Amino acid sequence: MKEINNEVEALVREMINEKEKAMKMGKAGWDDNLLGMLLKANLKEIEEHGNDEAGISIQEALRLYPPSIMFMRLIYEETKLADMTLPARICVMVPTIFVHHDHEIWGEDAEEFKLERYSGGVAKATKKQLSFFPFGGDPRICIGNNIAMMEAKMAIALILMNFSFEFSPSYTHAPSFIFTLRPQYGVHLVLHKI
Ligand code: HEM
Repeated sequence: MKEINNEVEALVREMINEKEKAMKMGKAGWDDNLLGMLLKANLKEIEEHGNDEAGISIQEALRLYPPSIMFMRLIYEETKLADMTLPARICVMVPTIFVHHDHEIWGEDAEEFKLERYSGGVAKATKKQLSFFPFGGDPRICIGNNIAMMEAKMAIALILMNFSFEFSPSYTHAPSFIFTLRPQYGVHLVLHKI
């Protein structure tokens, strides 16, 4: 699996390098496909904000508002967990959202959207504990993990290429849980064409 991953990464890197070369040489049409558009949006973002924070921003949003607020495990046999003994045939709930908002782990500012918390790396921000798992964990970790992150980055990059945006005065912050965590009244934005 790791080998396939490395191979895919190398291929994508090669494609990006080709695109970058075409861009530097001023070749016509270098940005006329999705990869070119993403590269252009990324460069613009770096130019304006100094670095690439899209991935970290999505991560911080997933920490505060994990769409899947918890997951469950059925225990088949008596299991020792630290100083607890969990009997067989009970259901254990892992409350993702509570761990993601835990002040002992994330600090007193746990409720704030704060990218600086990752400035020393994710391990430091999470005090080296397993405290960030929007896609679950163990062998049943979400198989859509990478595609979901890529999709979000693409959507954001494509929007940022064409629009700047701000909250509409009609936006009401109301995270609500109906099977997944979602904004109860939607996310009302005002888009400005750029
Ligand atoms: C932001 C988007 C997503 C989030 C937050 C998310 C979250 C999760 C979580 C927490 C689990 C683990 C549930 C458990 O352990 O009981 C899970 C499992 C799963 N997810 Fe996602 N998911 C997302 C997107 C996707 C996408 C795009 C796909 C499909 C392309 C997908 C397919 C699956 C499948 C099939 C499982 C079950 C895996 C298994 O049980 O072996 N998810 N997801």
